[in-house]
Amino acid sequence: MKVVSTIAGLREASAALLSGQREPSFGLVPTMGALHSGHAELARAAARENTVVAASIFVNPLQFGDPSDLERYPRSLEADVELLAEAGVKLVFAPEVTEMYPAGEPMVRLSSGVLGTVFEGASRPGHFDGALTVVAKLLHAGTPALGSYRAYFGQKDAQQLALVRRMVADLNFPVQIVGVPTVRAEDGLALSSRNRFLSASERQAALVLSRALRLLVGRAERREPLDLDSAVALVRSEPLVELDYFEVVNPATLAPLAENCRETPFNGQALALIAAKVGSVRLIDNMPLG
Ligand SMILES: Nc1ncnc2c1ncn2[C@@H]1O[C@H](COP(=O)(O)OP(=O)(O)OP(=O)(O)O)[C@@H](O)[C@H]1O
Ligand SMILES: CC(C)(CO)[C@@H](O)C(=O)[O-]
Ligand code: BAL
Repeated sequence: MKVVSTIAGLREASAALLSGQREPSFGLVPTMGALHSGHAELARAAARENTVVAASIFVNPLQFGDPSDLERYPRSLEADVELLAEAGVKLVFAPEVTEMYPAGEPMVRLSSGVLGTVFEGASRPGHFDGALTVVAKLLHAGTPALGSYRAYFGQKDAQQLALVRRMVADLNFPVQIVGVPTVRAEDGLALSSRNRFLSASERQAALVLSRALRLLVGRAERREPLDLDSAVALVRSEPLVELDYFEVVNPATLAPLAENCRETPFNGQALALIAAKVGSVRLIDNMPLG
């Protein structure tokens, strides 16, 4: 395992790892560190499909609106490197903020458009502009001398995944985006680095999110009306959970399904999206329907 902290080092090390391979292919796994089994799954998926896998660990200030969220974001580089090595990653890029933003905040940055203003974007204004800007920088920084390569993102961050897909399509990045299914704890809670801030009772209460999503999955499988209102009521019945949004949307555009699709028997492809605050922690989750 090689750990580098500069863009030049990343390019040099990825070129060295790829050189001499008969059929080289490259996968990049962008992360913010504090890694868990969800990240390991992204890395394993990348290792199955590419001859060389690099992961980045960078807590990107540009995507944090709330300074206290940035300040308390967990950091655990040594353990992260170990987890990535076990998952088949050969190269870790862990830059300082000054390496990524040497001139301070970038003047020119990505705009995530209307898709970046709804759901997570409504609660975290500017978040997706900042996330897309750093993803674009990472994709450029990691670009090996190959025609194209792959980058891996979790389906847990469904809006981010949809936006990254739009970015590479709209701006002709030579990168194939791979979405990896959400890894969950045995009790159903989607793994997230921020889960560690939940108290025992908050963690228990947070299970209502995946339970409510599973309710919709069951109805969709049985081709019943989704009856989103009753699923919303289930979440609202949990006093420690403050619901932000719960919607059924088109997976690519995140446009909410028309009202009548929720009341007539479900017959299609959709994504149920949920976000809530549990104690001081904002949690998101989603499940595909149909
Ligand atoms: N449970 C999970 N299953 C699959 N992929 C995940 C999971 N959690 C995060 N990822 C993916 O890992 C990548 C890095 O995410 P990130 O480092 O922000 O971790 P995180 O656990 O989502 O942290 P947080 O949500 O608390 O910021 C993203 O593409 C994200 O979608
Ligand atoms: C994609 C990403 C690494 C960009 O900072 C981040 O938003 C994340 O961890 O999901
Ligand atoms: N996992 C998405 C990154 C963030 O919450 O800022």
